[in-house]
Amino acid sequence: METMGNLPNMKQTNIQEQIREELKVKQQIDVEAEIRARIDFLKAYLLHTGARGFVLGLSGGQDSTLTGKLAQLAVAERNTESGNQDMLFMGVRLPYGVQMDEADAQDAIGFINPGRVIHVDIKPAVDAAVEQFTKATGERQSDFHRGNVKARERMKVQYDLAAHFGLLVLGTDHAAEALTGFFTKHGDGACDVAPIFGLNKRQGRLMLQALGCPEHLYTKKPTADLEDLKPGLPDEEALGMEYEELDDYLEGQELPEDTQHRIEARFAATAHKRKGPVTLYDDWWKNLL
Ligand SMILES: Nc1ncnc2c1ncn2[C@@H]1O[C@H](COP(=O)(O)OP(=O)(O)OC[C@H]2O[C@@H]([n+]3cccc(C(=O)O)c3)[C@H](O)[C@@H]2O)[C@@H](O)[C@H]1O
Ligand SMILES: Nc1ncnc2c1ncn2[C@@H]1O[C@H](COP(=O)(O)OP(=O)(O)OP(=O)(O)O)[C@@H](O)[C@H]1O
Ligand SMILES: [Mg+2]
Repeated sequence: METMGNLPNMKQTNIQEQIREELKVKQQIDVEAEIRARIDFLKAYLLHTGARGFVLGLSGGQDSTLTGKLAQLAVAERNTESGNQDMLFMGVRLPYGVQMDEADAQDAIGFINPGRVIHVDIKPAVDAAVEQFTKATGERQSDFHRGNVKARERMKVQYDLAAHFGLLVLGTDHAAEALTGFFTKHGDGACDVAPIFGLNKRQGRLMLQALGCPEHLYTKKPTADLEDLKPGLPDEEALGMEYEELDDYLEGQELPEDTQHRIEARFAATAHKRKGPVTLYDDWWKNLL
């Protein structure tokens, strides 16, 4: 997400409370009310814009399964209310070649039941970009950086579909990822609407459970799955942090001091990812930890 507000004078104030305020996390959620509020928001915004619906990459992971389900429910309710079928939720499969947990992605599609499913293999486009990079620079991009190429290619495909079909691009940014800046800038971080913003990981799980999602889709280990050499690398391993502790932090619980500091240092280091491009008129960067 690139639109979050500022954190002035973070050094002088309660950092955890300011972060929770910026990321809009509730200590506890009323699961049914949260589902209803987010569906209603999607319906209202759709009507406001005049767009024909939404598009989202479906990976088979927790976040896109929840976001996709909310979107499909919103669109289906709109179609029932208007009496015609002019609104669409389009789910997109975007594997890099063959995805190791393709079965989960298919289960997610079965659960969400999108109005339309498109399948685009991003491998040819990513490989072509990587090859041209080497040709131009004489250097080889790291596996880690190629991971970000994949995330940005997925963003591009979703924006192409949105433009062609008159849709809005959904994103899966939520508080636990925003807290750590654990997303690719202008990749999965780029979207038009972020329906699960403000939720932590366990709140998202509770919502999927209430929506009747197959259990294995919300109990599986979250993975960005971007690196060729480490397929399915768990986020927690890549981050060196547990979602349980990130979720606790976001709910306002006290953590061991060193954990708290590590989280806050990461939040500060990734501030640029939660904002628009820095300009002469910005000074948020001067107040960081
Ligand atoms: N201080 C600063 N002010 C303004 N801009 C700054 C900056 N520092 C770097 N930058 C810019 O930001 C770029 C680095 O950001 P970025 O390209 O995002 O790259 P980076 O943050 O290095 O990597 C993305 C991370 O997100 C993870 N990820 C990605 C996608 C999905 C998921 C998932 O959970 O599924 C996780 C991925 O595993 C990796 O750890 C730099 O190359 C530079 O252009
Ligand atoms: N293979 C893929 N196919 C389609 N979309 C993808 C794929 N990989 C990532 N995405 C998109 O990028 C987003 C970011 O990935 P991320 O891993 O954070 O979410 P997730 O896979 O839905 O859930 P989890 O964090 O639990 O793995 C996804 O929500 C999805 O929209
Ligand atoms: Mg994932």
